[in-house]
Amino acid sequence: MSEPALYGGPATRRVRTRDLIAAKQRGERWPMLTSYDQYTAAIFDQAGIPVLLVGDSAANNVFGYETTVPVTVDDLLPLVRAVVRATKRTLVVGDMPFGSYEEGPTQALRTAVRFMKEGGCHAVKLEGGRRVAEQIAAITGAGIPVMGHVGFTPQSEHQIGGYRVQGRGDAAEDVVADAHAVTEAGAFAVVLEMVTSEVAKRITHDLPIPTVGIGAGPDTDAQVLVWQDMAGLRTGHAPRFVKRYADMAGALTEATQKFAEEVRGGEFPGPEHAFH
Ligand SMILES: Nc1nc(=O)c2c([nH]1)NC[C@@H]1CN(c3ccc(C(=O)N[C@@H](CCC(=O)O)C(=O)O)cc3)CN21
Ligand SMILES: CC(C)C(=O)C(=O)O
Ligand SMILES: [Mg+2]
Repeated sequence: MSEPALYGGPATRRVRTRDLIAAKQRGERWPMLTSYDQYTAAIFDQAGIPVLLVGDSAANNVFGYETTVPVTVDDLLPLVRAVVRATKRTLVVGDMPFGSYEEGPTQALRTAVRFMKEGGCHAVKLEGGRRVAEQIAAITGAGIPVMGHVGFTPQSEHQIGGYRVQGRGDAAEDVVADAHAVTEAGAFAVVLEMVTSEVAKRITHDLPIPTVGIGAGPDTDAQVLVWQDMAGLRTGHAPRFVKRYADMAGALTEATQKFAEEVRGGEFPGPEHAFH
């Protein structure tokens, strides 16, 4: 039997990590989005998004923090559970937050086990390359799939000194070494965030596992965006790598103003919305 297409086909079963590796071998690209709640998760699942990430970017996009640094495992686990419950075929990745794996392999494995047991997700993600290779090896060694994340790693933005493209000039070799390190440690895929298109293309060609780009150009195996960026729910200055596919902020503002107007004018509720 041939491998089922990742999307575009009937929803038969949940996507597994081996399906993503097989997709790379076929040259099939795939989309990934973040999700933090049941309604968006169900919509993305039914729209054929094969992988959803419950990102630590919930810090910014759910909880209203400036950075991803403050968000905790206890903050994220209820969101992970909601996304898992709402989906039938999407592979759900839980994003391990800052402070939950840096101490070493023991802490990293303990956190990953919580994501699997309490969150019910199907894989975890953590940031870093060579510096977290031992953590990735410990987690994958326990039977838990890991997605790596190299290039710009938002949890270290204070050390990096802002939102900066990684891998320019001599720094290319650092990003390449990090991508190889997470692969050798057993990761099933790797996010490449804000690296030059040239470096992302080279890594994608060299690695046997899928690369998931965000601000990494057109040549990665997959692309990920934060859903509120993709759908235009977040307004204001967006990173260069964002494309807005809808104006949800505009649509919601219009609906809200109409509701408020109808309440003020006594038009809502009408007789059909009342009980007698
Ligand atoms: N809504 C949202 N979207 C994201 O992509 C995202 C989050 N939140 N939270 C966690 C991290 C933070 N990320 C970010 C945030 C901002 C830029 C940004 O402003 N980039 C500028 C570059 C500015 C510069 O060069 O100094 C850009 O224009 O791309 C990039 C990545 C990516 N992640
Ligand atoms: C943007 C993706 C890769 C992420 O890590 C997040 O949303 O937390
Ligand atoms: Mg993240």
